Amino acid sequence: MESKESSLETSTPNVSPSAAASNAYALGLTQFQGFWIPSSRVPTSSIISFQKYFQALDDDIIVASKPKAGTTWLKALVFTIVNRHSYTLSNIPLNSENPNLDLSKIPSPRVFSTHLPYSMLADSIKRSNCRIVYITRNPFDIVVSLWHFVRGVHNLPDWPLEDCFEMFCRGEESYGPFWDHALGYWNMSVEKPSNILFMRYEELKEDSVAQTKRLAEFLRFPFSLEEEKIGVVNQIIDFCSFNNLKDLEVNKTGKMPRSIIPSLIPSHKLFFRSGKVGDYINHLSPTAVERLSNVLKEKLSESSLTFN
Ligand SMILES: Nc1ncnc2c1ncn2[C@@H]1O[C@H](COP(=O)(O)OS(=O)(=O)O)[C@@H](OP(=O)(O)O)[C@H]1O
Repeated sequence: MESKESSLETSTPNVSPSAAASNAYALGLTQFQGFWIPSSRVPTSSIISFQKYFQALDDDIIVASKPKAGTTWLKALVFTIVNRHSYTLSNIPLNSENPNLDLSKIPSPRVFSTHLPYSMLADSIKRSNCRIVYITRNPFDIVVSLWHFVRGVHNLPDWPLEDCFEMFCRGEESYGPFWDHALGYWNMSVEKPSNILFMRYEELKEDSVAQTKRLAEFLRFPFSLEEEKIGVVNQIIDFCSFNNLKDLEVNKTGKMPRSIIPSLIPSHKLFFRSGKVGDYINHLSPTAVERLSNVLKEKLSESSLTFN
């Protein structure tokens, strides 16, 4: 499990644009258990330890996602919904710091976040009654968001979008392939709907109220009629909105608490770019869109999961 950290850091600080362009290894990704994992951020040994030793509790909550699918947004919503009786929106820790992730100090229910695919989660999570919320997003916006992020984190202003796009289509991207990541959680959400909620960035944008209420109910923290009447749902939505989070002082000036590559400590700013649905239209050609659509059609052909 990882906290709100960059998952795209490389173990080669001076990676050149051409090297980054050529393959996933140049971006510090390692193929492990069928996925491309950022080995510098999440060494495979720590994944094995997590799989073996992590003890899930029945009331644990796990926010799961592929990078750039809406992790920051969903984490803020889940934390705020679950802790709304402990804090007010003016003193909630999200205003100033990352929540304390020391396992022994996290109050119940513990809220974790991970980019790991379902197949890599600890067995204790799969056996427990804990809740997993997965968020996904249309892959066209994900690839554009990812490209901006990698360029920012690695200081690669000239890295061509085409190279990032090609890697994405081959499945060679952080925690990719995208389709296998989404399918793992999708299939489990169909099999165990009371334990795994499958959410979409676009639906959360389109109908924030209905989706936030759905999320709160799933987490077993439903809004009371009184709360709905006095506008708590909208207050939480507004607090967690792109515009509000982006403008918090901690997100304008803050940096990740740690990085194993000191020169590449990402600032919080990088997690807030445009926050829009469909921005890919400004970056991807119709041919590229068709290409990725065809890849998805093929990879998801056996499943009921679709992306527009
Ligand atoms: N509150 C809120 N509401 C809506 N959208 C938001 C929000 N916070 C972040 N964002 C946008 O989400 C994109 C970053 O994705 P992630 O948070 O999954 O990134 S990461 O996994 O934490 O690296 C990235 O998307 P793009 O703007 O398309 O690049 C962010 O701008």
